[in-house]
Amino acid sequence: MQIDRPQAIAKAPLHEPRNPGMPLDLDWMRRVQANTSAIERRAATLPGRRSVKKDWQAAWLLKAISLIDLTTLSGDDTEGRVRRLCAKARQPVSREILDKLGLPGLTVGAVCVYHDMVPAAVAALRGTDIPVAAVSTGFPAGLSPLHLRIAEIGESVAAGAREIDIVISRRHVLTGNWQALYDEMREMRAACGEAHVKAILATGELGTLRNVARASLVCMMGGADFIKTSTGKEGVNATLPVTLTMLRAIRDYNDATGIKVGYKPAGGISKAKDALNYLALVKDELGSRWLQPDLLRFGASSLLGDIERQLEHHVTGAYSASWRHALA
Ligand SMILES: O=C[C@H](O)COP(=O)(O)O
Repeated sequence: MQIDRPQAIAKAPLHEPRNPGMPLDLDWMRRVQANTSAIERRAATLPGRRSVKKDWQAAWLLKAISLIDLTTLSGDDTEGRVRRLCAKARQPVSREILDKLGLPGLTVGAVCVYHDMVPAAVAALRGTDIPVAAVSTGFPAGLSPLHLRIAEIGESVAAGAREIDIVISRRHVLTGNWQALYDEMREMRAACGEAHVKAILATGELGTLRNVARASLVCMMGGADFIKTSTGKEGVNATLPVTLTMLRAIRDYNDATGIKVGYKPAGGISKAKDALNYLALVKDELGSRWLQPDLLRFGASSLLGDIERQLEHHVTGAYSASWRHALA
């Protein structure tokens, strides 16, 4: 699988209808299986291949930047750190590199922070169209009382978050309580109002790929605008087998309902090469339409730094030290 020239990097926002959700269809959910060995075999073939033609590599890396939810989710986050991150989000690569690559401007997909940091991020991004995404439901474990998680969503939206990354209750999946998972998803979606909701499955804690596929489907039935792999805090975060499983769930949902749900791999994606593998897989499984920021994001705190290094190498022929890109 090889992908050549990417579509335009910066495009006018696309307007797919949001996923309204649908009644919980337990028969459909129970029919969902995942052939783990076939999925793992297919995923294992990806990293060895050159997924992008060399001539187009820089263009694909710029495309990847436009899809990053530039993230800081640390206990020691400060408003100063968030302001620096937002400055990076406004100008993720140097003017010099953009000029050499002939690109007028480029921003990331969103800035993703804890609820407390939403006002600082909103203020720092004023005048841009970069949305602030908040992780708002007792992130990362999601084990605070449901009414508090719902209230947290409301407060994040009121503070200016245009996207809300919720965490699902893993125990509902592990105990097969699909109705509870669906009800929770619907309630969170309603609390988001106009803000788009990304459902974090925490796939590394769901036990099996079949659970991942079923949880993906139930969250989409519950109205998730995006399904997202991980918080970045689980022992195992985004992987290619999990990605294949979730992309196929998105495809099945689209085939059955006509609705396009977005995908966000997150956690541990820190190398440019990884991003290219994910882009190739998404294009292969879902097609080019899913390579736009309204349907694909990378949740990442350190990916941008490596992409910058690769781009610098592309235009100067030399690698800079990684500390030069420490923030991203
Ligand atoms: O949602 C985003 C993740 O928390 C980022 O994880 P990372 O720090 O491993 O890139």
